[in-house]
Amino acid sequence: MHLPKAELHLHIEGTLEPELAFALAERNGVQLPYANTEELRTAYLFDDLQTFLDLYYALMAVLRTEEDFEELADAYLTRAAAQGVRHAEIFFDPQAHTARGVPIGTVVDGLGRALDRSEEKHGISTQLIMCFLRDQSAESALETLEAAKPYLHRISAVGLDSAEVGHPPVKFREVYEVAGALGLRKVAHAGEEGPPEYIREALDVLGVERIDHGLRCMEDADLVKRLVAERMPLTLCPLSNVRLRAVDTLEDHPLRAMLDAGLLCTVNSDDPAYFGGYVGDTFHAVHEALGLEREQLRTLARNSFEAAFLDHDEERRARYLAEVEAYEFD
Ligand SMILES: Nc1ncnc2[nH]cnc12
Ligand SMILES: [Zn+2]
Repeated sequence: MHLPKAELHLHIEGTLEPELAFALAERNGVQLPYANTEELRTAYLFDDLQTFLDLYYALMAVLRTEEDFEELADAYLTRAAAQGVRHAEIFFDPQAHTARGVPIGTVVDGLGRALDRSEEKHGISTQLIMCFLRDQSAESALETLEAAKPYLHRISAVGLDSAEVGHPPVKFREVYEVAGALGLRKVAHAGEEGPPEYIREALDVLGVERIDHGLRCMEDADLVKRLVAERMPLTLCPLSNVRLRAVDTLEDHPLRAMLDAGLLCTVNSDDPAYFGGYVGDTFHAVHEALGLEREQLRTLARNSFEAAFLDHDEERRARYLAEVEAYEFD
């Protein structure tokens, strides 16, 4: 669906399509434990977040050079442009690469090469969000932030991802304080598999400005009231929620109820190479499965630009919002 939109919840490593994974494996002399792309695709049946993460981290072995990261990001931007994305705030997981001996500079400079050309080549403005892996220690997150200091001109925000349950936001209080003092904005995954309490903690302890997922807020009426009152954006990922079994089917997804409750919902793709669709496909899927009206889709698109970190460029935000209003559904 070509409705103009911002994508605010997208892990660049989760855009690694099987074809590119095999091409990079060959180029870098990395042996993958699958015979071909079809065999790899059969592994894309997940029981939960952890079974997905195991494959997601394993496949990253093929990403080694700046060129690899550049190609990965350029392939995503090409697909995103074809689906109406006008602005993308892109997550990356530095610790998943430094742990394999790939320096953070290789990752950021490689992604940066594609991002620098994005506006001209794809018509998409971009930002980078550096995520800490919450199943690693707080010390490791602090070391990562320290290692990122030479690259902060390319990074707008910090995020928190990976295995959620058992790793509450409070574990990262200090690193978020330091990140804030460095002028970085703050988001965190919360309430994907973890309880509503993690959403409160992300707000109250980490001081985040958006909640990534936030799905489980619906179990806590007081929390919903607060999120509505604060106009706190939620970056929902409905196809991801189905594939990782947070909901049984897309028809069961609470997106419609969340919109009806007045929550500032956005719709995003999370890890599109693994979950069956990019963000335009996701808009189309929720339209079909939940019967969302066109005006509700327009609200989702409007919300995405409202929730984007475009405060330094309100003129651009206004331009994108005007494109949303002018869009004619076919
Ligand atoms: N959906 C997700 N939740 C947590 N961490 C992730 N890393 C990549 N995708 C993720
Ligand atoms: Zn995510």
